[in-house]
Parts: sequence; structure tokens; C-alpha cells
Amino acid sequence: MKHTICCIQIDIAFGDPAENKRRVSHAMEEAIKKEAPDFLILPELWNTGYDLTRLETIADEEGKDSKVFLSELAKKNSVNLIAGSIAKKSGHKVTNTMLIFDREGTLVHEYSKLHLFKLMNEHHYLTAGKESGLFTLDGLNCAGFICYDIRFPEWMREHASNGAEVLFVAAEWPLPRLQHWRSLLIARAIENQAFIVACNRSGSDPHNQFAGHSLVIDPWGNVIAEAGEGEEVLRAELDLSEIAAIRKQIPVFEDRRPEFYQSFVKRD
Ligand SMILES: NC(=O)CCC(=O)C(=O)O
Repeated sequence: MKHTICCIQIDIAFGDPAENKRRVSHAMEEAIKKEAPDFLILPELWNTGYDLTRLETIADEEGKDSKVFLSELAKKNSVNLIAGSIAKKSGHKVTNTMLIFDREGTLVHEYSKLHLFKLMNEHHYLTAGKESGLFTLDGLNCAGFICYDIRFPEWMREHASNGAEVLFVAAEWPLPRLQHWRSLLIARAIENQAFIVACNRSGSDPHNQFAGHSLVIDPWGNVIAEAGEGEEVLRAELDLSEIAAIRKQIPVFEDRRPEFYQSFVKRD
């Protein structure tokens, strides 16, 4: 069975949640009308962008406003949403949190970015999450990751080892490291023998120009869809039967020797 997905690669207004909600709503409604997707994915921090110094005032309080808006959109259009991530405020903490909704508009999971990216000062303004990224939508075993997370193969492997077959990535990845973005994502698809659906933003903010190039990669490592640098809705079809065929041909998960992957120092 095939599943249609759309990556909503948009430009994000710096520190302007109301404008970003308008942009996201418009782009998603258009994509739904044209492509009738089963799954939609948004980029990282789509509500505020990287306006980190003002997060205390502009982050969404408990994510309430975003949750109402996204839940209604998912339900009205009967579409699954991997709603990128938002800046979410809980007391004095702000997290970079992915929200996931099913076709009924139910919030099925929240995942807050585990690895904070020091080069973009996240550690000064954000609190790291502690949850797993695993969730199920339409019977598919999925996992969500946020941008810098893709540099941690052990984190993504942990999810694939626990059944995830479609790995969604929401990002604000800068243009100077486009080659890393493509190479890391292709490697994560090959080593985990899983689909990767990665949605980046386009445009720029006062500090960075972003790469776009949202990607959909199959479990063999083939890029099956790739966006350009500008705003775009990237569409692809995932044939989940490919996973079992590839894992049968090269049974990486059967052949793992996790008992040898602990530190040599700790082993006697
Ligand atoms: N928003 C991010 O986590 C960016 C990560 C990044 O640019 C990297 O090189 O890693």
C-alpha cells in the first residue's frame, strides 16, 4: 500500500507567530487541495523561527494556540500532521517541540528536541526534551526528529530498532552545510533501512540563510524527491513493502551484535 506525503517547505517570518500561522495555514490548505496527501510535515520552529532572545514572550504557552489550530486542520481535512516543531513555553522553560496529530485531530505525540545545537545558541534559550520520538499513524510505525538530531545515528537507530519504519525530520538547516544535510539523511536511511521524510525551511533570518532541499529518501538510500532552495510543496509516495524486501536481502537488524557496542573501557 502506498502513502502520499507532502513536505511544506516554507519561509518563516522571524519572531512573528501570527504571520507564520497564516503562512502555514495557507500552504497546508493549498497542498491538501492539490495533492490530497495522507501525511503532511512542517519545518522546525515554524511559529517563531530562531528569534531565541524573545522566546520568553513569543513562544506558545503550553502550545495551546498551535494545538487548537493544527487539530482543527487535521480533522477538517482528515490528514495526518507531523506538525514540524514549535517553541512551546511551560512555566519558565521553552522547548523545541514536535506536535503530531492523527486524521481525527487527536494529538498523538509530542517530542521535544533532544540534542540542542550550540552553534545556533539553542542551549542558552531552550530546554532539551527527554521523550522518545516514536508514534503510530494510520498503522505505520514512525519516529520524529528535529534537525541537529540527525547527527546522532545512535538516537535514530534506537527508534528504528524499536520498530520505526518512517523517520520524519523537521529542520531549519543552514545553506553552508547543505552537503552534510543530504549525506547524513541518506546515511540514516541506508543504515536503518527506513524511509526518511525531511522537511527543511527556505529563506533567511538575520543570522542564517537556510538550505531548503527537503528530501524524501527510500530505505535503499535513493532520493525519491528533493525540493529546491525556495518555497515548495514536495510530494512523494512511500511504498512500505520496500522495507521488508530490503531487510530480507541485507538483514542488518538480525545481524546486529549490540552486546559488543558498549564502551571497551567498561567491558572486562
Ligand atoms: N536547527 C538545527 O538544529 C541546525 C543543525 C545544523 O545546522 C547542523 O549543522 O547540525
